[in-house]
Amino acid sequence: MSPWLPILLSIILVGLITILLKKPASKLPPGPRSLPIIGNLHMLGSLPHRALHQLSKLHGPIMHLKLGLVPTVVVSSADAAKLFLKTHDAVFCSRPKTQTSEVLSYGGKGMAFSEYGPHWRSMRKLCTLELLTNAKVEMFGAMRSEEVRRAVEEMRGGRDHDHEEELLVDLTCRVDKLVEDMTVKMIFGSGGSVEFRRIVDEALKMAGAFNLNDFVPFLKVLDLQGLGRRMKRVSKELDALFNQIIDEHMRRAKEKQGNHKDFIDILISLMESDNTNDMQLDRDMIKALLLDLLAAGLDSTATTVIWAFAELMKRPFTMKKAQEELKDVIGLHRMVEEKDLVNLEYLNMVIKETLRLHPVAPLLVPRESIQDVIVNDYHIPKKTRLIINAWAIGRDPKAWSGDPEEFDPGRFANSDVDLSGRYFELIPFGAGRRGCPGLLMGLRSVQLVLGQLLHCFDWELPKGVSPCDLDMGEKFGLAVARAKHLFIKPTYRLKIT
Ligand code: HEM
Repeated sequence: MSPWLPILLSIILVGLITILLKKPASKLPPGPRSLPIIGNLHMLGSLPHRALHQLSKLHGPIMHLKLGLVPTVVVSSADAAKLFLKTHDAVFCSRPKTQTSEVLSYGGKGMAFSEYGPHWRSMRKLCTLELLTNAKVEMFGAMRSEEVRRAVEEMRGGRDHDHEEELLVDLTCRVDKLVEDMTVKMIFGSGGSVEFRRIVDEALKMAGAFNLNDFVPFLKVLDLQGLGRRMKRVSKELDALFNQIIDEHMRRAKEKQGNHKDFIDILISLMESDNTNDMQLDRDMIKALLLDLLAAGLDSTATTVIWAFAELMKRPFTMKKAQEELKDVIGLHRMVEEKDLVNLEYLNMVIKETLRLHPVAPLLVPRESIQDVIVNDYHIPKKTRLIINAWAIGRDPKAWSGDPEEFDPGRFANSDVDLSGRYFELIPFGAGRRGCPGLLMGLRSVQLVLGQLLHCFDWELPKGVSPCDLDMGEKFGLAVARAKHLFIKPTYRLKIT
């Protein structure tokens, strides 16, 4: 090894630490009125939505931070979110180029991580017109119901943990597995193998990790966290896996086997028919889109169900109210069917309240401005990153009456506020051009899984654990989930065998 290497590395490291810990610069960028920089990367901590919420209490709803070398605006109120996601949505509609989009997403060939432009527009159109439509949500209804029915049966029989002779289930694991089965069947037509799950899990973990290379690009060559190398390895494994699955689908289509169409069948027929709006869909685009759909659909749905359960376990009275509604609307002689879901008003309020306090993507997905713009008299240059703190907005006392920290589904009674992205005080699915195109699909799964589990079982905490002891700690990732698994005791309550 050259004797200069350690010296060179030390110089680079010292430089990096100086950049990251440097007091925020007081010099302002040019413009009519520039936003002063009030923070930098090291202020984010392990739960950035909480740290940024605290900062916004000191510095207001529109803040300017320098994250590594990236100028970033952080928005923490409903009114400010409306300015950025509605008034100036056309400017803040791109995504920053990251190592995830380059390596895992085939150089930005997918949708969720790709920059704004004709490619993203065509992919988005394809998704909303061919895959995530109302008709497709209905089409997969029977499969979803079957999967949930199977999970209920398994929970009646099996137990995951003996706690002082009580038989508890690990609800976090069970719901993760159920949602994974539902999502994977919708996209790939059949359940994934253990190997499939391992590779996809690792890819999603990396997509959700904090990656220094994205904030201090000149450090990419050193890859101090090793994420770049791991990403390249996983992307190879993922690519081989997706190729194998696509080949299998093409072979079956040629032999005209199977009449059930999953997302891959639909995408392959679009690729072969040469009839995909204004672009030619190719194999890499399909593979990148598959990863987008897995990344966006898997953890978000399961995590929302588990947060709802945890809140209900903390509030037995609210849990009872939700179960009473299920009993009144459906009765105890049958399971929940998808057609019941519109009639379950209180259940839907529980879901809104869960997503208000626990938006699974608390900072949404980062955006980037495509040109200079003036917002609220502030000059915001092109390529500024935009973070919307939906978590902070959901607990803003100016937007929510009573105690905004309190879980109270009743606050939505007689209220028009919905999850569509039109009401900026409640934006867990984002809003505007980049708002979530899977809202209907995601919401339908959350309603069905949560409704069915509440309907089929009574639930108790382990002996000796009182509702107020329940740990609500979070862990940061692609979706912000409960840090600890939820172990609870189910007792079947339906009067059918
Ligand atoms: C409870 C469930 C879900 C939640 C809370 C959720 C939330 C979100 C959020 C916050 C964004 C970013 C929005 C923005 O930048 O304004 C997003 C984007 C996206 N979501 Fe979802 N999502 C859910 C389920 C799904 C499902 C089931 C799918 C598809 C299978 C999906 C597909 C997508 C895609 C493709 C994007 C990227 C859109 C783009 O960049 O143009 N989501 N989602």
